[in-house]
Amino acid sequence: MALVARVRALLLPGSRLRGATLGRAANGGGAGARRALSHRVLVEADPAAGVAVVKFRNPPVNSLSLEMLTELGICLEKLENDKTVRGIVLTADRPGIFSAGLDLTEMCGRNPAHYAEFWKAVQELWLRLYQSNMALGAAINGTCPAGGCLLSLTCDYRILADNPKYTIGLNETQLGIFAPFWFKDTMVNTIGHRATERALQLGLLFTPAEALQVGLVDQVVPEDQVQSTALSVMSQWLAIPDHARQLTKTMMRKATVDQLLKHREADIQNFVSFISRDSIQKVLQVYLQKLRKKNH
Ligand SMILES: CC/C=C\C/C=C\C/C=C\CCC/C=C/C(=O)SCCNC(=O)CCNC(=O)[C@H](O)C(C)(C)COP(=O)(O)OP(=O)(O)OC[C@H]1O[C@@H](n2cnc3c(N)ncnc32)[C@H](O)[C@@H]1OP(=O)(O)O
Repeated sequence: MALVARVRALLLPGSRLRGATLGRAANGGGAGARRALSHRVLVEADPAAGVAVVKFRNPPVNSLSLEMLTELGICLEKLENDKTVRGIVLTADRPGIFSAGLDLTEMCGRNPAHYAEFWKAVQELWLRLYQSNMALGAAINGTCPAGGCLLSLTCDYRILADNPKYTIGLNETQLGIFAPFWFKDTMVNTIGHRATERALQLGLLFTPAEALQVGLVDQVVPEDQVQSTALSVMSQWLAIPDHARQLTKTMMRKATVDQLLKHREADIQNFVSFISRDSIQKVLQVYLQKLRKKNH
């Protein structure tokens, strides 16, 4: 059975995320707040506010492995079908690393079928997030490179913790790979063409002050206020009638979404043939070894 089907089977039938029946929160949250978790994602829903906080918990670095992409996608699908939820805030369960981006071990030493399955899952999560009818906010409470940055860029707004260690950006070129067109388009839609061209060619990771200046994030706040600020900004977005906000969001994002929908299969084939090249496998392996060496 393909991994997506296996995780689905694991999560759906007896899952604590089943249906709209999330459990009541043991602590925290407003009256009636509910809490549910899958292995890698914790959901804290506050039906009174119409908001769910989705927390990544995929140690050690919240990398976007195939399992993580799949579980996150299923959680989002459930929340989208839950009539009590109108807005979602994405954050890391533990501060320090929002997400280290795509899981490099999924792109190294595997076979073409695996690369294709992985890339399809990356596309699916992006499509789900970028087209979401929900208001989406990112409470970025940790470092946020590459795929982690992409996740935050799919949101309607971004709040970043004021910690110089928490850099954010699409740093792919520093690894010897590059951001595909729809990563690029998502950034262009946020900070414009020239700033994106510079950021992507140089693989820039911006400090909070730089990210604010270039418009990559909307607010930089003290570390202990990231989630509360994201929730308070969410109430502004939810003050707008849903249908008006959703139609506007669709209008703004449709052309970008359509580009990927139109070239989806070719994009998978391009990814598979690019990532399978010996030279690319070599640079990724060297990068991974460097990361691992630090700890051994
Ligand atoms: C013509 C062709 C046409 C089209 C082509 C189509 C597509 C283009 C091709 C490819 C596109 C790919 C797009 C890629 C997107 C990505 O997201 S790539 C991932 C980029 N991420 C990074 O660069 C971050 C790397 N990690 C770090 O910098 C640090 O780990 C950290 C700052 C996030 C955290 O630092 P520390 O707290 O010090 O933790 P460690 O560094 O010690 O890490 C702990 C542990 O985790 C492993 N790890 C870290 N990051 C990843 C990761 N992304 N994936 C997998 N594993 C990761 C690290 O190796 C350590 O492992 P151990 O030592 O414990 O074994």
